[in-house]
Amino acid sequence: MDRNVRTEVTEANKARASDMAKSMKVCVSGILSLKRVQALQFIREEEVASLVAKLRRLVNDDRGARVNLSDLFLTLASTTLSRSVLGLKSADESIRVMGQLAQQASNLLGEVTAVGDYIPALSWVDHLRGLTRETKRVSRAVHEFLDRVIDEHIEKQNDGDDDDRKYFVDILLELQAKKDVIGGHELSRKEIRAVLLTLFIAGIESSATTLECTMKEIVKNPRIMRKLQEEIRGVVGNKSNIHQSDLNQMEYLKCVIKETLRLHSAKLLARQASEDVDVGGFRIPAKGVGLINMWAIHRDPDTWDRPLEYLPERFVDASYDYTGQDQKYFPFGLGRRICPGVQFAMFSIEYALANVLCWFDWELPDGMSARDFDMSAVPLHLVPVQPSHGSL
Ligand code: HEM
Repeated sequence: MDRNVRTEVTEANKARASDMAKSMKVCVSGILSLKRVQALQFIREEEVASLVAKLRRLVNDDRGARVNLSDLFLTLASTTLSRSVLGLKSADESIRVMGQLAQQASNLLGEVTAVGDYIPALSWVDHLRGLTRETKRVSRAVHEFLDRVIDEHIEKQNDGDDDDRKYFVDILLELQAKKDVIGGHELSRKEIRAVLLTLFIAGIESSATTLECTMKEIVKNPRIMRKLQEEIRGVVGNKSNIHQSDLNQMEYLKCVIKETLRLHSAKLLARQASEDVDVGGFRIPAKGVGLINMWAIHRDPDTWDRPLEYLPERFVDASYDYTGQDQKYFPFGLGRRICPGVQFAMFSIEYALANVLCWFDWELPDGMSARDFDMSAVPLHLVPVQPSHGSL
């Protein structure tokens, strides 16, 4: 495969290995700080409200119709992130374009069979497969798109636009304008693009998958679904909206999400040794890559009772959290490379699930029983139903 082309497209990916790893800290301390994430709650509220309104229309107009929840969750995650990161407008066609580009870039980065990456002499194989052309096309489209949005934000700032809402791109541009030194150098346009693209690639699918897997697990386990809905509806009471602060009282919801992330988070984490190291008696030479098998650790029978069963109760009164301090449970990774989007992800996921489960009951289509439901079925189709207590 043409290495120059690959470099262009995998800008975000490559950046991880160099100075960008330091620049990523910007995300942690600045862009994705608790304060910033809370300030963008209005976006999560508007997007979830629009999803709930769509489902209400469907329940009223076409009772018993099923919905493709996988699609709805992907759109929710993509729209929420596009608005938070780039300040795009809800109804804007560009949200759909950015969502698609992020998906395509993500697929290409995950393309493990790019032969030329392993055996450069065989790069022609990738050409034949059309991978190079596709990579080049997506790369150009992503760059052009992000450049256009970045330029619009610079113009807005120069015009003294009175929109005091700051999106992630504005914060990066402010850092660049202040000539703040990040990771030993000033933030370049290329790095800004890379950070923005990384947020999309890292944030959309992971959040949508967590929502989808939670719904699958609880539709398969009606006892858990009932218990969860009782908790959520008990907290919300007669109110017509769920406030973010209500989530603090939804302890079982937090356990349910933790259990989903135990069973359905990334399988492997990669780490490159900066120098020769000894790990448990194995020597890893400098630049050697070690893989942490999170999948196995999260299912280790020495740690987890009935490890293959979905049992949110195991997290009640347990001290497991998302800080990566416990080597038995770390769905957001650990150490210096830990996911900087934890708070953004948790606010979004908790808020979306609380709403979807408060305002609707959920049934399997075609009278299917929970026992017959196949967890591997994609996409996830479910039927939203007006709850018997009439919350609609
Ligand atoms: C449930 C949702 C999510 C899960 C389970 C998740 C999990 C992870 C994991 C396991 C890593 C690798 C950590 C390591 O190597 O130690 C990671 C990295 C990352 N995540 Fe998340 N994440 C989620 C949502 C998000 C969101 C919403 C954002 C952005 C708003 C985000 C941004 C990032 C970034 C920027 C990185 C670093 C990428 C890199 O350095 O290569 N994540 N995430």
